[in-house]
Amino acid sequence: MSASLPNALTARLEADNQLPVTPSAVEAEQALLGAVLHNPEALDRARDHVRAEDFFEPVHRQMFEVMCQRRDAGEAIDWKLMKAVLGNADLGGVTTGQYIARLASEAITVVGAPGYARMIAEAAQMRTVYETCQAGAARMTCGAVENPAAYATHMIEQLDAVASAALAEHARRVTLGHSVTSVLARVDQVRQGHAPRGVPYGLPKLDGYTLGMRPSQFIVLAGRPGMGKTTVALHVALTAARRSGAVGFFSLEMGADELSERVLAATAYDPREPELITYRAIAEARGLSPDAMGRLQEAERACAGIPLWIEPQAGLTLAQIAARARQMRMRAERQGIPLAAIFIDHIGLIRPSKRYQGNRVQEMTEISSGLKGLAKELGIPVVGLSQLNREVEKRQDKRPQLADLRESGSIEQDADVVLALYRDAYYLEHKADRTDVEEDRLARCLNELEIEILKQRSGPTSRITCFCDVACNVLAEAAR
Ligand SMILES: Nc1ncnc2c1ncn2[C@@H]1O[C@H](COP(=O)(O)OP(=O)(O)OP(=O)(O)O)[C@@H](O)[C@H]1O
Repeated sequence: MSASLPNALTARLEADNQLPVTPSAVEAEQALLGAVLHNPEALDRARDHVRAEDFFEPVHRQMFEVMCQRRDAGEAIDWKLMKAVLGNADLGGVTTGQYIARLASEAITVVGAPGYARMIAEAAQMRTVYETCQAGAARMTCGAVENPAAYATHMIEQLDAVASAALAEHARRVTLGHSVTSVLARVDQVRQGHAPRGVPYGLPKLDGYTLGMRPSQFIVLAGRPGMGKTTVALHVALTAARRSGAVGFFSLEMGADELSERVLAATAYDPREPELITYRAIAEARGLSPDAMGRLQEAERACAGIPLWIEPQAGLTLAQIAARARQMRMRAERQGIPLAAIFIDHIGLIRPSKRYQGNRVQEMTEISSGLKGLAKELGIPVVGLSQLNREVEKRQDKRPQLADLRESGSIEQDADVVLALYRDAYYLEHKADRTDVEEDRLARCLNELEIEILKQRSGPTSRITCFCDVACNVLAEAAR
């Protein structure tokens, strides 16, 4: 096929044989375009694998764009029409019209189209890696980089686009036949009693209502400050890391030490022991008896192998979270375990892009739809904590409602599951001059936390009451 190249392209290919080459797949580009001119069905087979911007040659890119437009409009694609649309410029010894005619005459069959498309896309990815590294090396050697960490982050984001393209393979289109077969295979496994349903929350009733946290779900844990969002999230994250695989916990508010104090307190918790070990006591490192220290050391050993990976960094953008989640997935795969879920505490602290600067609702919409996209891309549940605003406090009944999320962009629409947290004790504790009746109520509900399923795309809404010791970060399903 290279014999039919216009002079300019041939010259470059020849030169490329001697010089360091910018990665490209020019011959695959020609072969694919020729195949489409021969039979437009080749385009349908190729489009899952390649985009116009992946083409190296500008004229090829332009041809592919025009072909896609014509196909989408239900119009014919043949070399005469293409020539009419693209004009008849001189490409260096050959006109566009002549070039298109040659491509058409040397066409491959449609069967080879996906293979050529993949070669073109792969070459484009190679170029991204090559150009990113080249630009990085150039900027480093001329001293144009002031902040190496910020520049490294920028490079990671660019390279991540390549990594994520490979990861997103599984998110491609599937046939209905394939999909229903895999659903039934899963049903069969469940019936035989050894099926992993979703990733468990570690609360049997909630797991029953929801079937656990299912792949590709965007799950929102919503509540007012102090209601127990972090407590619940850590309980669920720990359960998932113990039973289902690696878990990424993006803590945009608390440091790793603070989270670890909570995990230690929860792991060392034993209701039979007279001494409660609160995470506050661990933080203060005072008043811990030798026995408590022994329990904490035991908890340390129990935590040692749990793949709960904490990212304690404030001000992360959605792109950074996505890039790190993809890295976590690769790291997990290298260790032979799946990435079971990621958690973000909390989504209101994700640094928005500049696109909707100042428009909070639009910013939050971009973030929530991005999180849903990430869940789908990685094929895992993504759990986002959401802090509800003060409107809740104005009501007599302060239990959150779905409408409380409406201020926050499209979280309500994007979420597959919304779990709202409520502790009556929180409000009673903060009430001055409690009546005797209220004192009684407080004593009864001191360790109660309600989790209400406000939304579930494929299941019922419901409310469960849990046992919760917020001071020890402990959560369990209530006996009754
Ligand atoms: N030692 C303690 N004694 C009593 N209450 C405690 C103790 N330590 C923490 N708490 C309470 O536990 C709650 C903290 O729970 P958690 O951090 O899980 O809530 P949250 O919803 O994530 O809060 P925020 O949104 O403010 O981060 C707060 O109400 C806090 O007052």
